[in-house]
Amino acid sequence: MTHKIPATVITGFLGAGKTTLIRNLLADAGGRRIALIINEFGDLGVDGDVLRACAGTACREEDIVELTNGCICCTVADDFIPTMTKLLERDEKPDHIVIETSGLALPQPLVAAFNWPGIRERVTVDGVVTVIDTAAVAAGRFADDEARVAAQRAADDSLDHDNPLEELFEDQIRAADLVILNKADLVDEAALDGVRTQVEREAGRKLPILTAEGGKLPADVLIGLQAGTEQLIAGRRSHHEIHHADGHEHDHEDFDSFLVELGSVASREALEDALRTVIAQYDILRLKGFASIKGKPMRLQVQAVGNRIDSYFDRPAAQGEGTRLVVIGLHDRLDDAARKAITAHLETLTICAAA
Ligand SMILES: Nc1nc2c(ncn2[C@@H]2O[C@H](COP(=O)(O)OP(=O)(O)OP(=O)(O)O)[C@@H](O)[C@H]2O)c(=O)[nH]1
Repeated sequence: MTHKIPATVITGFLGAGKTTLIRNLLADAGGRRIALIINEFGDLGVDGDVLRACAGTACREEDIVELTNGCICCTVADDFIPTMTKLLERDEKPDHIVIETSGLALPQPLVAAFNWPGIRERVTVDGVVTVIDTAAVAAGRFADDEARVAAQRAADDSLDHDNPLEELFEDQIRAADLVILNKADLVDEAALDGVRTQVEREAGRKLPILTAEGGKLPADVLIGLQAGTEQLIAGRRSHHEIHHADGHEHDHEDFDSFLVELGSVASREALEDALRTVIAQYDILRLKGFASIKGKPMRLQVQAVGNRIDSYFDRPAAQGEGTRLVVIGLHDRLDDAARKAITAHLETLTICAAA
């Protein structure tokens, strides 16, 4: 039998810590040559930028492929399969493939694609690793508001699920071979135990659940699971598969993203304050990108998950580089008026246009 290249699928909601976990994995690859396939929601390619910056012997720049034509679960045939085929046709094959799905992706269609002829003979899914933002789950961000659900069901009893965040949370856990309760530094023991119990309940089967801070786990824990998940995935169906057995296309209509482009902004503090305001006002789920700050020779990387904002200067700013931020939220909360208002609010910070 020919050797199959193992592939690890890293999934988890927006901002759970997938890219951070992969950075650590690359730093601890133990001589393996890893190819990375990255898919993200929004047009900016922040994850690719972050991961390319730490490319080294484990993963060279040419081993990082970004899939930018939408969520990987919806572009399996057009994007993922051709990318994978090209990767497998290279003379120098990787020892391991790591796939970071977008935070909004259902892992099931992606994993099922490993059964396609031409793929199944050459690659196997070593494991699906689901990264959880423990603090967000503990804060109830993925829980249905029971009163609202009851009201919606009373109005339409054919409704399957009401909260798209909760549905994705459950689907990503159902697909898992290993769950990582990340951001353990932000919660106490009791909250951690509560989230563990919630995950066990959603999984409905025994599976390993580990805790992590900053996505730090030994590479040997994350890879080498040898799960062969492509053969198991039919038994781990998503809400969508259960409720649309007719082949109805899954889409991401509950979520939206748009790009804000500005020149240099007055200060880091002013930017963070303004972001805090718009995030709260429009329930923004995720905001990330790069900012040019007046008088600073370095580029500021900005990462917001809900109302939690991290920022750090990551590399020298290039000539004329402005500020570019991708904003991701619920479709209902990001209509045209909201987009204009968010952009206008952030534009008040701009002190000079990008060259
Ligand atoms: N406090 C804390 N922050 C973390 C941890 N892991 C990641 N973060 C931060 O959370 C933010 C999002 O992390 P990412 O690794 O980009 O998350 P992601 O899942 O790749 O995000 P998307 O690709 O947008 O879905 C960044 O600011 C990270 O520094 C952790 O364990 N604790």
